[in-house]
Amino acid sequence: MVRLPLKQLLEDNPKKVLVLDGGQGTELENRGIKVANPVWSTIPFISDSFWSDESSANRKIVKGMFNDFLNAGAEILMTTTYQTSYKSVSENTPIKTLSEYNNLLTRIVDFSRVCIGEDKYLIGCIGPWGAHICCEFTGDYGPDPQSIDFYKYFKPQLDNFNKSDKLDLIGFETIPNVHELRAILSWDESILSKPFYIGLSVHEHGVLRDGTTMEEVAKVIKGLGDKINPNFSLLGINCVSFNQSPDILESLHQVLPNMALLAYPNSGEVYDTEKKIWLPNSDKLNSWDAVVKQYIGSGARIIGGCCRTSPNDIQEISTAVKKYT
Ligand SMILES: C[S+](C)CC[C@H](N)C(=O)O
Ligand SMILES: N[C@@H](CCS)C(=O)O
Ligand SMILES: [Zn+2]
Repeated sequence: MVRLPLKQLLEDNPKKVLVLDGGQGTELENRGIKVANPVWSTIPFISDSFWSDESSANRKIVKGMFNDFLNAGAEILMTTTYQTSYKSVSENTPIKTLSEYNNLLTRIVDFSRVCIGEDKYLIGCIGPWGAHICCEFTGDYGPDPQSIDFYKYFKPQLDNFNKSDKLDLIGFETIPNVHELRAILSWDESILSKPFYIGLSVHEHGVLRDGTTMEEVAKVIKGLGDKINPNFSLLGINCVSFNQSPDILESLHQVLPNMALLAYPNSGEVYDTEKKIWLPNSDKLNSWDAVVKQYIGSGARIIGGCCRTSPNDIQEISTAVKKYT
């Protein structure tokens, strides 16, 4: 193996901060792929030509995106599988059986690994349950969230990623609801056998999108005591408002001072879930330099960008990480 196991790298080098890539779905959109569809950034991988034609336009676009994030300084990158749950794929594409689904996921992971090379870290990205009904920014999981069978929803993607030796880490992203958080944290090593992280979708006022405070989030984690899955490696925030994100991360650090954290905010724009477009925000944005400095002071070990952040943002993050570590 060219890479040290990620957990070992972080533990052996307490000052090391890894630069993550940026918003993949929105970057594919910038490059001409229509991601506003029920499987979001999975869409280029659904057509047979992506796999049969080495010179397919979409193949070049996805490769180009990975290349540009790498050249900007990313050391850890994600598979474009945010909305590739079995439910989303089987209900919205010609891929119907579990075996076809596994074939799709394995091909995407293998392709992503070839794109980034052996020396970089690869995250198997898993979006929240709410992504398939687009409520990751409200956390509204309906009247009876405690009865949602989260394991049934995640199992096919999880089983595939657990088995992949191409992946270093599983990333549950944009988790907006405490019932979902509790469910993920209740799974032991037989269900989640790879190192994993959880990225919380947090409101600009500093609470989980469903209203749960960071103190309550910490209580959920502390309450598990030594029953916690040892693969739980990092907790953090993603796709949260850019300007508010340093204070939100600091509030998480205050309540969980020993937890390795990660942060990758969005550009500060706001997603219109009906029209599936990003609306500008009139706030003047802080600089990446200032934001990264604060993240590092709050215990961040992985820093990158989420929706609407581009290779230019990753370049700025990379420069700031070098400056402050
Ligand atoms: C992170 S959001 C922008 C992904 C897309 C959303 N779940 C949708 O279905 O429109
Ligand atoms: N990682 C996803 C978005 C999460 S909000 C993507 O890049 O499309
Ligand atoms: Zn995002």
